[in-house]
Amino acid sequence: MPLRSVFDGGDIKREFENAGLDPKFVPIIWKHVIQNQKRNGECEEFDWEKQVPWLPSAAYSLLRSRFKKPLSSSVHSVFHSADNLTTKLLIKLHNGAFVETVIMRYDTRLGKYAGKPRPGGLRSTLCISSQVGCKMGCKFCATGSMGFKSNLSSGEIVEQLVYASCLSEIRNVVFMGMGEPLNNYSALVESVRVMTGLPFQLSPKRITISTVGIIHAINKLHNDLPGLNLAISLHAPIQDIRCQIMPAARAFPLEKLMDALREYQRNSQQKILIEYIMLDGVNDEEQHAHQLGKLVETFQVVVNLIPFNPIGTLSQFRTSNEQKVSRFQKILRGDYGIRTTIRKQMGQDISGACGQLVVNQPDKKSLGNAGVITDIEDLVI
Ligand SMILES: C[S@@+](CC[C@H](N)C(=O)[O-])C[C@H]1O[C@@H](n2cnc3c(N)ncnc32)[C@H](O)[C@@H]1O
Ligand code: SF4
Repeated sequence: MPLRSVFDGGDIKREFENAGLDPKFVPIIWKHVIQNQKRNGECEEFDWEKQVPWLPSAAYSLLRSRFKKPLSSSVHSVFHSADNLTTKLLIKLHNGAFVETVIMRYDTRLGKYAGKPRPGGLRSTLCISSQVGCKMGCKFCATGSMGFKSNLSSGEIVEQLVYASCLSEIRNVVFMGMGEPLNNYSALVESVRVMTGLPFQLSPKRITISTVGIIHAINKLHNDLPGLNLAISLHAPIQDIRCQIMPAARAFPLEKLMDALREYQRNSQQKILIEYIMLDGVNDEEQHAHQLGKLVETFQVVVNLIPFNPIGTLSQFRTSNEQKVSRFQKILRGDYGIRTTIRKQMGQDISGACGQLVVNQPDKKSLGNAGVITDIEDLVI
């Protein structure tokens, strides 16, 4: 059977080994494919001999027989925000489904997000999708309302980085786009291994996996992918509220989740990012801040308070007002000494947000009007 993406790292390396070829050729192939993508963009037919020189002839026969072209997905459309700090790519997968990936640029020269000017210019974070739709059904999330459609292959996950790298130098990757990455575990692991190896060489410290809290996967994550950042979509300090807004909390109870996080932290010795959407009248009262403070005060965490992004008629929630958010932050900081940040909004004018889209058709109407909300300073912990 023909392989779909040259970036399905495990598959192509296995093929090379089976053919008696050194798998060390594979990263060289990736480097040339990326260079070609940057220079020429999409291609109908790929001339392996021309585009990837100096391989043994057996490698060319293998590549020709397995791949008509190296990438399995394609970029359908690109949207830039007016300030040019956010770019959204709508990507068509081999099965005809669409996902999106969002580039967020932070101008460190302006010191806009860093507080003070630093050399280096633009740094970019890429928000990546791991699934089409999601079965976890969180009540505040547009992707959840789609239900689960399909998993991305590891190659399709990496291809988002390939396309984004053609537009910006990507320094950080966050799995905060469509889908629950830990529900597509083997593709996640494989894709991160490719991203951290040659030629991408992203530091694991610059990759963040955001999860609703799939306990059995968290238990093996540190072994499979040491050194990554883990972000937990907690969103409520007690099991009752969590179940109301996140049905998955019934299968992964808060108490057991906290036990798993404690174990994760003991093994990894790393800070955990706690994501907390501020929902008016649901989880944003002072008592909730105290409950959250008590729940996480013995952990090494950074709490990131997230303004709820409206998702049209799909949800009954409203975001908390600024006073409530800053009161919440004050309690966590002042009473519990917990580093607590508030996520900033970016790119609202291009109708894109990490994981908040229901992508049915690639027309502008279907893209909703949610804004990208994320803040690199909060994500790199
Ligand atoms: C879409 S999820 C994808 C990763 C993973 N499934 C998770 O839930 O952590 C990324 C982040 O976006 C948040 N999110 C989802 N819908 C949102 C909304 N309407 N407003 C703000 N944040 C939202 C999630 O809670 C999560 O923290
Ligand atoms: S917030 Fe994450 S886990 Fe929940 S439905 Fe959306 S993508 Fe799935």
